[in-house]
Amino acid sequence: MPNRCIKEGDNPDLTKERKTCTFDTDELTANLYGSRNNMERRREITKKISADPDFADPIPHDFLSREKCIEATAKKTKAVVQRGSEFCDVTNYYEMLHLINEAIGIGGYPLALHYGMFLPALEGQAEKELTDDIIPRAKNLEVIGAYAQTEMGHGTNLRELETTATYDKATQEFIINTPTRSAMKWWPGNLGKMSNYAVVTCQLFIDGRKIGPHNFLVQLRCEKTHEPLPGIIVGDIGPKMAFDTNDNGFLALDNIRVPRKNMLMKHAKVSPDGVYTPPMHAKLNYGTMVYVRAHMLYAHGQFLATAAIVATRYSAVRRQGRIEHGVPEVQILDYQTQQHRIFPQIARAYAIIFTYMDIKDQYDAMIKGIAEGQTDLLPDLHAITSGLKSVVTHMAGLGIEQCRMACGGHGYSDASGLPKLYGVQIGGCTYEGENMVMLQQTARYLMKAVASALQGKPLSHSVAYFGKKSSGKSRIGKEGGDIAREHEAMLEALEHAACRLSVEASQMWEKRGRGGETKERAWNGVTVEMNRAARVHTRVFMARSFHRRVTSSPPSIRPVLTDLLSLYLHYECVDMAHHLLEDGFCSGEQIRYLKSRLYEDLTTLRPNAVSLVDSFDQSDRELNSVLGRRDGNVYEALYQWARKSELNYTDVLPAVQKYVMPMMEENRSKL
Ligand SMILES: CCCCCCCC/C=C\CCC/C=C/C(=O)SCCNC(=O)CCNC(=O)[C@H](O)C(C)(C)COP(=O)(O)OP(=O)(O)OC[C@H]1O[C@@H](n2cnc3c(N)ncnc32)[C@H](O)[C@@H]1OP(=O)(O)O
Ligand SMILES: Cc1cc2nc3c(=O)[nH]c(=O)nc-3n(C[C@H](O)[C@H](O)[C@H](O)COP(=O)(O)OP(=O)(O)OC[C@H]3O[C@@H](n4cnc5c(N)ncnc54)[C@H](O)[C@@H]3O)c2cc1C
Repeated sequence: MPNRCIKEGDNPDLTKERKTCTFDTDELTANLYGSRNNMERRREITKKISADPDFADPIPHDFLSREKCIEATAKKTKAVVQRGSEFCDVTNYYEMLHLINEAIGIGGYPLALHYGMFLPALEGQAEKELTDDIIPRAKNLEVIGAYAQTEMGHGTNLRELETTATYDKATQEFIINTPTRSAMKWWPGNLGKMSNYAVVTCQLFIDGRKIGPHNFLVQLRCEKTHEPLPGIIVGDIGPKMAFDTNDNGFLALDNIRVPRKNMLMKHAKVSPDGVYTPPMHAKLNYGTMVYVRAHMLYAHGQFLATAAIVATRYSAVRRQGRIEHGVPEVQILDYQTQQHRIFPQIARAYAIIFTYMDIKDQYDAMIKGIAEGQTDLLPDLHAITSGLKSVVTHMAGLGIEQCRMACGGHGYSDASGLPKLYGVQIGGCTYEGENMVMLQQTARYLMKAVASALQGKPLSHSVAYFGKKSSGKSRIGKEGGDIAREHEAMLEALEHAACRLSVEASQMWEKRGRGGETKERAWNGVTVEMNRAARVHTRVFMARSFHRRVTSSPPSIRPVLTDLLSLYLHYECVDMAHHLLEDGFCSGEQIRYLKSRLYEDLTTLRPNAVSLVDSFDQSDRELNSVLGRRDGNVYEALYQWARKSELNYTDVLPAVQKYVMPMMEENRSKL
């Protein structure tokens, strides 16, 4: 079967792997990106960008200072903006995303938050009077914006943000102010140096009454000189774990006046005479966060895919040690531990991307509903995107780190691309709502679902399975080798565990309440259990999404996807075995059965491993990894990469000349 990656001159071990492929890699790629046309369009973009001198990096960013990296990124950003339509349909979200990944990379760029949050916030939350003015200019990139919500003292607990917006009826303006040091906006991407506007989240005050957090458009810098406007202090927060090319910023506002229309008033409103009208749903103002959390799934699925590609290809190329005496050294991909480390990451990357597709459909349906005045889909989507954002970012982070370690010493080098990838990706556990906190949002929803299920009330989409009657004992290992029924038995077992954990957490919560604790204090006493239930529920949702996509996939790729799904489900069940065992739903024997099936899956997938990662269709530019390159010619490339280190510009470094040589000389003369 064809793997389209085979080319002359490639590493022979990689070619050998590609020849054992049992499916058409292009079919799988097309399925992953929605259609053959989408796949071809991605490849055209890659080809054009790779050949374009505006996007060439004579010196890899690994060897540049942060300032130089930002300069190089800004230059490429300008080229993307001015010449974007030469490469793709600039109105197509996925084509633009791919263009940016190819042309600029993942470490941040001057317009990341402009497109990622500033524009979505204005489009989703601002009223026509404001959007008519600012959106055309923002889309035309006459202005650049950031989303400034988090403060030095508060990020999670939005209710206690300190920045104030006080309505002045006399002038029909809001006065925006940073009252304390901890009220400074701190962290917002692109706020420090690039943006001249921001959507700023402030506590709204009318007639001395605190109404709560609302968003306001504020101009930060002069449109001509880009200097901060009077009363505005703005800058970069300094180096951080990754996102080197993003100017995450700080901001202090000294009683800045903005017109009334600058409040984002699509949902909540303040009339000219200062009358406040709340939104039709209390949390519609938080809509931008739901949007980003939903879309983060795609980015994080792709991040994990990158790591899986690097680790799998490198493990096919790397030979080290022997499994049996008297035979040549083996490809490290033949070690069972290596497969057990890497293959679940491949499966999880597919599962995350497929889950994203489901969520995207639900998000679009919700937006359509809101436009027609219905908010009934919001609570379910908020609850499941909160859980998914937490589970996926954590899962991807652990997976990337596994892949990095699976590459041995070279995985620790920036040449592998994996340390930087991890740095960028792991930020997702924190931004857009810290994971422990977001899981609690899911858990709150589960508690309501438990109550509804007990009362026989209708259950919404993500928790519908709470209404199923459990069979009491798992069918795992008792389906006579019927794969479809085995998959269903595993899904049923996971659903049983999620439901049980939710019910038990609810009982623990209630018990503490009966013991005299307030609801809130009692909640804090059971949050570990609450978050556990939320995690398992979310993993059930992912498993169901993956299962749905696989069972409805074209017949040509269904067998390999079914193998991958088997691995995914076996791995998930073994990983969560304690939950399945705890109430006796599964027996120890059933868990042993799951483990043995998992080891069989590793062997089954082995011949298709390289082809499965090839099907993610990430180019060498996107991978940005010497170890993961498509042609597998790793060792020569590793040497050429190291030669570019600035430490190698001279044979004797000034630091050596100045300190180390005299020290050695002194020591010698002491003898
Ligand atoms: C375009 C795609 C981009 C892809 C990205 C890829 C990579 C890009 C790289 C980098 C970009 C980084 C960008 C980062 C940006 C940011 O980080 S912006 C700042 C984000 N900040 C947060 O997320 C803050 C987290 N805090 C909160 O969300 C809230 O404070 C809270 C924790 C939810 C608590 O809020 P609150 O106290 O007000 O509410 P509760 O009492 O807990 O709940 C009341 C009810 O409201 C419901 N609720 C809460 N939030 C929402 C929501 N967003 N939507 C709908 N409903 C919501 C909650 O469930 C309660 O419901 P109930 O009363 O029925 O139980
Ligand atoms: C790379 C990056 C980019 C960012 N970009 C932006 C941006 O563009 N715009 C923006 O406005 N912000 C941005 N942020 C900020 C980000 O949204 C916040 O850092 C995040 O929401 C977490 O809030 P915090 O920092 O206040 O953490 P804290 O809430 O202080 O969390 C610290 C610890 O306390 C725990 N904790 C807090 N509350 C609870 C609770 N209720 N229950 C249990 N545990 C709790 C947390 O779980 C965590 O372990 C960015 C952050 C990063 C890292």
